[in-house]
Amino acid sequence: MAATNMKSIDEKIARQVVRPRPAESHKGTFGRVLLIGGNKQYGGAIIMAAEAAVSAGAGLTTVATDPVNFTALHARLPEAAAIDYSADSLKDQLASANVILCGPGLGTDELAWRILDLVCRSAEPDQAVVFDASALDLLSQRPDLLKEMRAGELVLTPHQMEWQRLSGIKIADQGDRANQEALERLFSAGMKNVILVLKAHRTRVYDLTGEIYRNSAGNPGMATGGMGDTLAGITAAFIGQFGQRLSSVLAAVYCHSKAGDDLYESSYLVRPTQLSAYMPRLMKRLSTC
Ligand SMILES: NC(=O)C1=CN([C@@H]2O[C@H](COP(=O)(O)OP(=O)(O)OC[C@H]3O[C@@H](n4cnc5c(N)ncnc54)[C@H](OP(=O)(O)O)[C@@H]3O)[C@@H](O)[C@H]2O)[C@@H](O)CC1
Ligand SMILES: Nc1ncnc2c1ncn2[C@@H]1O[C@H](COP(=O)(O)OP(=O)(O)O)[C@@H](O)[C@H]1O
Repeated sequence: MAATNMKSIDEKIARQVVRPRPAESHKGTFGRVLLIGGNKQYGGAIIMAAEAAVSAGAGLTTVATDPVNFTALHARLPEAAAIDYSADSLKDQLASANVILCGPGLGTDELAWRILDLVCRSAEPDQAVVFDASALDLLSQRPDLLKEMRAGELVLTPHQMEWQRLSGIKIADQGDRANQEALERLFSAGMKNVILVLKAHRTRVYDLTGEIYRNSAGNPGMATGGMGDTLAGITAAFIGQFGQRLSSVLAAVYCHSKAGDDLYESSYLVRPTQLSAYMPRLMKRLSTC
């Protein structure tokens, strides 16, 4: 195993990543993000992820979901386009996206398996893929799918139970050495652009170089269903506009928690949708001073 070195995920990293927008730009400059998920039961998960992606600056956002969610999505988020995730057109959308987020509210039925398989097989080296929630639960039954992927960057964002399912490490035993060894087992030696975001009170980020990063922000007001879907959307948006780089993921982790901390100062709890609505102001502040 590579040597480990703990670094803090803090405002300095976020400021380096969240820079003022270039004047000569257009929506295509800031990433084409495709979000896949939201079955009949969990439409809210993919809508929250999409709202976070739009609010965190994604240039173009498309949601592939169960058609039962279209009306709610359009009413809540007119900035996003919608397609049926069971339709053939998903292939075209997968081909044209820069960043693909797969999993929030996807479920684990036969259709979810088909979609996951398509995402794993079609991702290209110029694309980043973020796997969250249900996608991680499916991958815990077929981890071999990860080893075959050609995506330029792969980001996994499990909470501790999802990581237990994927890695086999019980929550109580999820120490840094065990986590890193599991990450190395899950991926081929040549796959360098793999990032594990292990969500918790103090989220930790691992990669295959052996570096470990610990978040310095976050609070219990954020312990609300949908908060992870929101982080996944912010992460996809940051990769889309700031590039396939570890620093984009670290900045997303920090900004998500920092937004939560700012809101928690005057509120007993933080709703994911409020956090998303606050993101543009936080990003403006980080980019200008
Ligand atoms: N509004 C919507 O549509 C929403 C839809 N959602 C969608 O639901 C789907 C299922 O996802 P899921 O996360 O709810 O279920 P699952 O993976 O079984 O995990 C829960 C289990 O893990 C345990 N646990 C232990 N440690 C933990 C930790 N640190 N963080 C979190 N959990 C921890 C926890 O333990 P316990 O509560 O018993 O302490 C419990 O046993 C998925 O597609 C998702 O996107 C959600 O996004 C919410 C909003
Ligand atoms: N007590 C806490 N302190 C700091 N951050 C928290 C706390 N509880 C939850 N969070 C953050 O909220 C998010 C929850 O993610 P997750 O459990 O996947 O939510 P969901 O599946 O409901 O979307 C993570 O980013 C986690 O770090």
